[in-house]
Amino acid sequence: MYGFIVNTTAGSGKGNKVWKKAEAALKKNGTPYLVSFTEKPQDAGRLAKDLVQRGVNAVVAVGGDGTVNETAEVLLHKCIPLGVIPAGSGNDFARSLAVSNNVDQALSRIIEYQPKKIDVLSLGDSCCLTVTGIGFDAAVAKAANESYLKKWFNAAGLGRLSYAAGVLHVLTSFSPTHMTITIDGHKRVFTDVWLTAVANAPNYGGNIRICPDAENTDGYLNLCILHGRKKWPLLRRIPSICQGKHRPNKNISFFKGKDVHIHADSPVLVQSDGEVVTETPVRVQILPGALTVL
Ligand SMILES: Nc1ncnc2c1ncn2[C@@H]1O[C@H](COP(=O)(O)OP(=O)(O)OP(=O)(O)O)[C@@H](O)[C@H]1O
Repeated sequence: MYGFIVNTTAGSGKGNKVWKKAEAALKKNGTPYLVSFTEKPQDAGRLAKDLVQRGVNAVVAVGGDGTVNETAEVLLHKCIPLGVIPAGSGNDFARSLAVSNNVDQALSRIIEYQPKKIDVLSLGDSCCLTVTGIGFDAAVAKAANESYLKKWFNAAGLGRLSYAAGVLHVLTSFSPTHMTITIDGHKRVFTDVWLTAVANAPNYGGNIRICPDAENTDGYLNLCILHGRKKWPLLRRIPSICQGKHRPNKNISFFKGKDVHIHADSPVLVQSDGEVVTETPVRVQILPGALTVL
């Protein structure tokens, strides 16, 4: 028996359309399933716990990265796998697993049932499957998620543009800060940090490949730190950063590790899987093989 958690509001209503297609396919195939619908933020975790107690073989999130994140948290260190049918605006976790955006194909992958273990980032109280971002990107996530434009972009099938609009909005007001970043006990100080990305997967924000070498099965977290007093050297690298073609230089630093502490001179927003979760100081650790996925 499969348990589905559906966020009908994901992707500004795409969740509902995607679920209708998936449900029709489940009925056609005679696949047994239970379904629960989220009604508000944080519902997915509660519903996932309930489905686990009812003995499902897998919990499938139908939604975007926020819904997937809340569902995954309940399944950490359990052998019940997480499945995903992408229905959000970014869908970066699904992309990192190469899950198809085609509902039938995504569902076939779940029914084929080939579980594998992946790493997860732990922030203590919460987890992250893709990228935890500290600084500029968290401010963008906040602006994009709060923007009335997200609804319009999603309705037009241009979900990624809500992040682009957020970038333009935040660029006018954001100030970089000094950060002390301690990776596996080695302390480094960076001045004028725009963004520190701690990644378990290469992509976020609708396929921006911030840490192109990140893998969710290697037991390591990857860092990319964008720093420098002037905006322009970083701004002109945005196209190469989006494609994951950026290389280390005086404004871009890459590291790899297992345990990172980030402290900023003044509190800086932190986002995980596209939702703002906390402020600095923050500690991020890799949990190797903590989640089973389909
Ligand atoms: N019924 C609901 N009404 C309002 N918000 C909800 C509801 N169900 C879930 N949520 C919240 O909506 C937020 C966004 O959901 P989700 O991330 O799945 O979609 P998205 O933002 O469109 O996609 P993506 O994160 O991939 O861009 C989540 O934080 C979730 O907690």
